[in-house]
Amino acid sequence: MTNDFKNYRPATQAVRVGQLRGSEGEHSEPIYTTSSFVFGSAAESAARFSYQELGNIYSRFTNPTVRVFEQRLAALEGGESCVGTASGMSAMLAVCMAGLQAGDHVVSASSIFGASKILLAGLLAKFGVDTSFVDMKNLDAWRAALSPKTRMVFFETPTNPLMEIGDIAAISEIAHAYNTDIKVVVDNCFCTPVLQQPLSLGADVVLHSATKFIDGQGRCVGGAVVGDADFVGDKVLGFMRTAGPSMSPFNAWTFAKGLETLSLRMHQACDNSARIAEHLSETANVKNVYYPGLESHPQYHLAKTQQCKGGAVVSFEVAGGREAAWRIIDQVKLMSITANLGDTRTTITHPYTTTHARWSDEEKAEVGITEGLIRIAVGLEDVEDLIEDLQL
Ligand SMILES: N[C@@H](CCOC(=O)CCC(=O)O)C(=O)O
Repeated sequence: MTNDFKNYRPATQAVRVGQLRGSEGEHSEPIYTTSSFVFGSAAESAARFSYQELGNIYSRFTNPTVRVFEQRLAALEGGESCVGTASGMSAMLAVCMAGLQAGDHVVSASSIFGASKILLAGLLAKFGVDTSFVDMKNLDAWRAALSPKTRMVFFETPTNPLMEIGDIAAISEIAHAYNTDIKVVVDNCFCTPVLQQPLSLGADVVLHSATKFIDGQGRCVGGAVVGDADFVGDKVLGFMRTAGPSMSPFNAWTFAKGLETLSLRMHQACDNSARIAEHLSETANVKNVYYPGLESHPQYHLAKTQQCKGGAVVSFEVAGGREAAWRIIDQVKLMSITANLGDTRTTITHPYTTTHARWSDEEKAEVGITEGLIRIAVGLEDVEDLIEDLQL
């Protein structure tokens, strides 16, 4: 059976690309839990290790089950190559280690996920990579921050948790007009390829935390990098071969199966989210609702041009600060109080003291992460039950 599903539509690719069939004729993909692979001779072994002959070598960087997931996600994102990683943060680390060296400069957005900002401003800074953080909505700020040393532009859209939108086409054009060597890297975790495909809008590299919507049931931690064969298939894979923050075959199998139902789950979770966002925007003591599918979102029209629905995360700010926010969180009976998203089960969290706890008060104030902010990552329960669960 052919393994090339290039000419099929996304729904078909999601369930078919990369499918493996072993000697037992199994219908579901097998899980290859093996550390290494056996060669027929020393010469064959040498040819594999030097890449003169393609094939499995060692599961730190070549594993058939991981490859199923990588090929399937690459097809959905429209990329040539994909590399699976141990977590979303290690996907970001792999891209930075593959694409940057001491003396290089990165431009990013001040409103990105807490750990992503710490990776750039803390970890990479220790190794001589400098990052400028700009207001993601301000295209002139992106333009002004670029320098001859800039080698990477990094952002997520929508942002976690304030749902700001980065204009993927415009930011990519600004970066590439300045210097075609700059890699534009977009974290597509919140939208997934079902809602948005950054590579088709001009980005060079897409990142994922597969832990989120791709798994879809909160079981495994993993990540992925998608892009071209030269950067992702060679440089990022080269980093994985050496340093090895690798995806396990079991997790890869879970994510590959998750991709099969991703579209159905995303659409339902987006519809539930839109209903919850509308409800929140009609509630008296809710000060702000952050959801790009609402017409009141300041970037509603931009969001509509690059993502096909509003997404499955809704954040809102209540009057009364931390005390009021914690009261609402502590009263839920159905939602799970946990800092994860993209699960079939709706989760609720207080970003100020969880996902962004490691930021200073000033950093949080700069982007608008207040003590009254609550984030809901909407799942697949009946949306009326979810609305009743919120004692506002
Ligand atoms: N991206 C996820 C993961 C939550 O993980 C954390 O909150 C870790 C916080 C840290 O790095 O200190 C989410 O936003 O829920």
